[in-house]
Amino acid sequence: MDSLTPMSPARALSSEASIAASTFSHTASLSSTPPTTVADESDAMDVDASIEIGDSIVASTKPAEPAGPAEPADYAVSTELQEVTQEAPEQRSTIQLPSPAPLAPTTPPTSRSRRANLPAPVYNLAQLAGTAGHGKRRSKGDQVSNRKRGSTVNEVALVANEEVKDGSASTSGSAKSDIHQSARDKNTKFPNVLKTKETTPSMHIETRSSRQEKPETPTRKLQGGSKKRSREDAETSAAQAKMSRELRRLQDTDEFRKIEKPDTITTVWANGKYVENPDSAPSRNRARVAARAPEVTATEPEPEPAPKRRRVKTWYDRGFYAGQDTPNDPFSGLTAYEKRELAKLPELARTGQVNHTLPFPIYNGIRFLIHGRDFKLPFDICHPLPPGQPKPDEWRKITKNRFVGESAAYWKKSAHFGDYQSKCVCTEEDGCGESCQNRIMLYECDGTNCNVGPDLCQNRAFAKLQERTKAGGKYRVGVEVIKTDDRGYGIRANRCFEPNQIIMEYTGEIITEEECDRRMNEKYKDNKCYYLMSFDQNMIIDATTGSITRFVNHSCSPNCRMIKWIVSGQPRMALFAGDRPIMTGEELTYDYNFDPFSAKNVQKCLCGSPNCRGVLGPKPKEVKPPKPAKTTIAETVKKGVKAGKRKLRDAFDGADDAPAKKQRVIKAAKGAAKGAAAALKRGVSTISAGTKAVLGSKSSTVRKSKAIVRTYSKANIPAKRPTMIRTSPRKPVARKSGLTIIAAGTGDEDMDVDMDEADSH
Ligand SMILES: C[S@@+](CC[C@H](N)C(=O)[O-])C[C@H]1O[C@@H](n2cnc3c(N)ncnc32)[C@H](O)[C@@H]1O
Repeated sequence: MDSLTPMSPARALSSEASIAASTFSHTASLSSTPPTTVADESDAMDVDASIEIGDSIVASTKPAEPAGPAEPADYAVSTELQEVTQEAPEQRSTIQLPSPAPLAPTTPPTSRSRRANLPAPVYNLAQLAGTAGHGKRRSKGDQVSNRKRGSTVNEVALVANEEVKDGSASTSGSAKSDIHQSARDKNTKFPNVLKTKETTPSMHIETRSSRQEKPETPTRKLQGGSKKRSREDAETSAAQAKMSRELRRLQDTDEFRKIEKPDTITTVWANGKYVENPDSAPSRNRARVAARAPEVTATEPEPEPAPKRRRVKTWYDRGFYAGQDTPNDPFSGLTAYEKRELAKLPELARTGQVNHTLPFPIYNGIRFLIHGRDFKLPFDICHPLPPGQPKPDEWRKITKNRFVGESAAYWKKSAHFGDYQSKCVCTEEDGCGESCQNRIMLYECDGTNCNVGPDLCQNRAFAKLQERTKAGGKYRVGVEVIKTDDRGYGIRANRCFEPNQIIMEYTGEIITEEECDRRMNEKYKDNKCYYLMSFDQNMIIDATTGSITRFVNHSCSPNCRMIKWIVSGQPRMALFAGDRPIMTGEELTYDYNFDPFSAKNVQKCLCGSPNCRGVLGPKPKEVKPPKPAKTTIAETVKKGVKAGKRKLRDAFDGADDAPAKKQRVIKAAKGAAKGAAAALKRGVSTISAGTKAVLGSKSSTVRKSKAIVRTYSKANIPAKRPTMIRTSPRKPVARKSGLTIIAAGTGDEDMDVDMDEADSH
């Protein structure tokens, strides 16, 4: 209590005046919501509440307030305040009033402030609710009377409330005097009530428990005691509130209180090492351990330490599900179709052997396999681009060749129409491998021309491609369009491909040369990219409307090849991987063998390969190695011709003196022989090429069955490597040039090229 400094009533009043002002203004602003302060609180609070509110009233009716008849209560209270202040001389003695004038107005004010008109903010909710007369209820519903002290206080409060609220002119001075006497008494008893009200400008009502004197703690000490409440104190309190949690935790420590203790030296340096300081008290931990440890007498024998058991590591030598019986009925719960499919699985066949391999996880694996399920292939096997890639506009896709205009009729009329026949003579062991005649001739095996059958035949690339892509999906298709930096769109692989594996078919509209010219001059005259490729029988595939393959760019070091095959008697063009595998993400390219038609159409090649030719142009003529088979046969033929000549010479030897007519015949015969030789030579050359194509350079036997020999005819050998065509729009008169482009190259060269390709398959 000594830390509490008596407060000057004037000061208290002025403080309270501000509190009351704020209270009033608050009340005014919340006029529709009566404050639930007094009657809501416990009995113990009623006393203080009444008192405080009484004080507030006092404070709010400072001498400046008018003493008009309309508000006699206010003024009366004010008068009583003077009495109160006069009746507390002991308090006044400690007060240094700078100016007592505001407390004792000499002239009543002429006008009343608006605030003064407001009723006192005191409500007894119990009274308002009409329950003030009710006693308290026990849990079982019995009414009990209020305790005496509480009821007394309530009565006082009620009287005060009623009088203040009514503002009746008949407010008896004695009643108020009682209240304030009571308040004064209370203030004397609990001087910190006023103090609290002074420094807490809010509606907070101090409870009894909070009013009790708290013990002097370092915190309170730090706060400077609750008595010295001033502006500085308030600021200090605010600072304290902001004090970090760590500091508050430390408040009870000696260090915080600045109580110094001598340092404890627990270890000392002796005999070259730190040892325990004999003078120091045992540490708290050690003391605790020592207290817990049972006293061991010297007589007791030390118990033998239990031998350490070595943990034996258990290794799994089977799968997690090893040892579990297979379900009695693996078909239970499956549909009829699933049961049928499951029954086909060899895993379920009873073998009579114990299976030591890791079993499927709880047999559901089989079901998953039957049903099929989504799964993600590893990054390097399948890696499609994320959605949202730029896509080419104006691309109409077709996946099968379509004859347009007269091309179909032209195709049927073609002399070679019935010539696409072949028959392989492979055995099951061969499986239509490298030596398959169909393969060498670039004919795909099918039910009509294969000697092996679909299960063992390996020469069915187009059929496999169709099977692969039929169900769709990014892995099966395996390619996607990309936007390159400098060459427009391109194609990349989003999976791996094996060497020589078929990747995709080049399809489009099959048009005649005339139609090609027309399109070039009219439809595509402003185009920069052309999708025209020489096809077959002087016809052209226009993939402007075509398959995705049309986006494959050119490279001078390509990783793919475009090859024409005969499939079921029809030529078809497809992109195949080159001699090395293609990895996921690689851009697919092939050598266009591009014919720009005129110098002004030459395009710069941007393939970036080290051996780039610099322009999109035709392949440079390859230096052909000598052809041993051809030479040998030619020599044979030459020998034959020489022998023929010799025979002729022999025949004519005896006729040196023959007439000139005969000599002319001989000369003619010589010329005929030469022509025949040339014809034979050509024939041999063709045969040799055909032979090589069919049997390869290793083979020396030529089967001369009728069908095969027919196949060997020049017409049946795939004529040319496909060539990308780029022609500038030109007048129809120049149409023949187009033909030149498509038919460019000699037959020999073409055959060599095809044979190269045949070698790679
Ligand atoms: C059949 S298209 C290929 C797809 C084309 N990039 C597109 O965006 O539609 C052929 C055209 O592609 C371009 N092109 C292809 N390969 C190229 C290369 N290596 N360098 C420059 N341009 C190339 C040329 O403009 C050529 O006329």
